[in-house]
Amino acid sequence: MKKLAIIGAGDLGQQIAYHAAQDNQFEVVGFFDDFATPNTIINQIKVFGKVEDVENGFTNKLFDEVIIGIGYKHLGFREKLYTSLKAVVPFATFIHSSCYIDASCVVGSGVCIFPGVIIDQQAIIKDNVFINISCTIAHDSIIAQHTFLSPRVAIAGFVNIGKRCNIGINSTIIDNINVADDVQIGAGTVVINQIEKSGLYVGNPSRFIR
Ligand SMILES: CC(=O)SCCNC(=O)CCNC(=O)[C@H](O)C(C)(C)COP(=O)(O)OP(=O)(O)OC[C@H]1O[C@@H](n2cnc3c(N)ncnc32)[C@H](O)[C@@H]1OP(=O)(O)O
Repeated sequence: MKKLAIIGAGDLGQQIAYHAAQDNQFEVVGFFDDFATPNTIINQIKVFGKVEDVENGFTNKLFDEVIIGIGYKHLGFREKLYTSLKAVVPFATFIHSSCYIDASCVVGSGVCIFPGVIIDQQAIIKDNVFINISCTIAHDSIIAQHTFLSPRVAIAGFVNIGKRCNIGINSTIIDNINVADDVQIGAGTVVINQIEKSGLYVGNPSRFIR
């Protein structure tokens, strides 16, 4: 079994650790976190060090693959970590065994897909995307790099979601919609029109608020 290290020892990192181990896909061996004290133990998992220690940790064979547990509040940092580390450490792809991902889908590296997600034919999930529990992504849709989907997001067919988007819980995006980069969508929002500029959108139908 591969040894997994997680960058970020907060709530999201701990959830990833739980699911990756409980699903018997990885031995979760350690966290890297700038705000945790090195060598302390969090939920029985050691804090190996800070983000700057990831490359040395790999060289010293502390882990086989890494994944990022930095969530929707810091998507720019999530991107920065991924782009700076991808050439020097191998990234894991974690898809919980309860998911249905059609065999025709393409799922990138560093992607984390939590329990109960359904992704239909020809969908593309690009690198470093995080997909929370119970999301549904219909056929031919594309989720671009570093984007975060909250629980139970429903995405119809032929949808393109941009980079570093934060899609709120239980939101719905109808078919043939393009969502720009750096868009935040509030909980329960219903997107029925193209979203061409970055910013925060809420409501049914969705409206730009800032
Ligand atoms: C596992 C996990 O937990 S993952 C995380 C899941 N969490 C989420 O998905 C949370 C999503 N967050 C939201 O929906 C938040 O309400 C946000 C981010 C959209 C807005 O939060 P804030 O920046 O605090 O905005 P604020 O509360 O001041 O609202 C601004 C306006 O938008 C409205 N608004 C805010 N959220 C929503 C919403 N989801 N739907 C409709 N209207 C909304 C407010 O009523 C307010 O309207 P007004 O100006 O007419 O009074």
